[in-house]
Amino acid sequence: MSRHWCVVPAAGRGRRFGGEVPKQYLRLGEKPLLLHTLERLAAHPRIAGLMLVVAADDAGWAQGLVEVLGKPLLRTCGGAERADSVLAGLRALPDSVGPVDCVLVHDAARPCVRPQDISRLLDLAVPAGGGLLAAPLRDTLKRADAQSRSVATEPRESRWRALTPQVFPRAALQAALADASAAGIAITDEAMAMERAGFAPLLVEGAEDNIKVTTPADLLLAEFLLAKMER
Ligand SMILES: Nc1ccn([C@@H]2O[C@H](COP(=O)(O)OP(=O)(O)OP(=O)(O)O)[C@@H](O)[C@H]2O)c(=O)n1
Ligand SMILES: C[C@](O)(CO)[C@H](O)COP(=O)(O)O
Repeated sequence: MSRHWCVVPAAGRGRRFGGEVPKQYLRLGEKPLLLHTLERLAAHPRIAGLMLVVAADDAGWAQGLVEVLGKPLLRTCGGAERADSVLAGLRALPDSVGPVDCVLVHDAARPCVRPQDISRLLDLAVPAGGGLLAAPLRDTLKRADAQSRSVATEPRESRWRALTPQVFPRAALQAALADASAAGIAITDEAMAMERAGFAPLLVEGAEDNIKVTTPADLLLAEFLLAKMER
């Protein structure tokens, strides 16, 4: 049963959330959102270690977490965009993580990820050369003009919402992200970089409650979902 390191991008500023404190440090119940995410990842038997990527000016966050998590926890500094932070995390992984070893990447802002989804992703995507958790689009999709008037309805068949974790071989993902960065391409998830590099990531359906906390409403929903899960 293969075990994998997980890069956790947590260097964002939470601009869409608003407020002074980056959302990953806001309390969700009795502990910070980020700690919920780290604990869920660390509890998974197939996660070997965590590479936490934080903003350069984070005041020593994550101190004292190692004993709490019971798994190796390394920390490095992120960059201006999420893709920069993921690339920094990949580069900072231990040398024991070889070039063809698959590495997970999971948003710190997704505290509700289900262990069974992580297991399914690893079981299905690692043998397939990499992939991602995703959820089929359930709503009608509109394309709007500059005046926010609907000009077309996009087909929703074969349209998915990308989630995380996403999992890819370390060297291939590092190269794909570095190439995209050098070309000035804005990369929003690891699969996009891999598609650009000619790969076809496997979509593995995941739970729709694996939400990304982006706005205050998401934080309330995440608190409700975690309370239900942790009962
Ligand atoms: N330069 C960045 C930007 C984002 N992230 C992380 O990537 C995840 C998903 O990003 P997002 O939800 O967009 O977080 P923010 O960038 O903080 O949000 P916003 O775009 O509203 O500022 C989060 O865990 C965030 O901390 C990161 O590590 N480095
Ligand atoms: C990686 C991701 O969570 C997949 O949906 C998403 O692309 C992150 O986007 P964000 O704007 O950085 O939150």
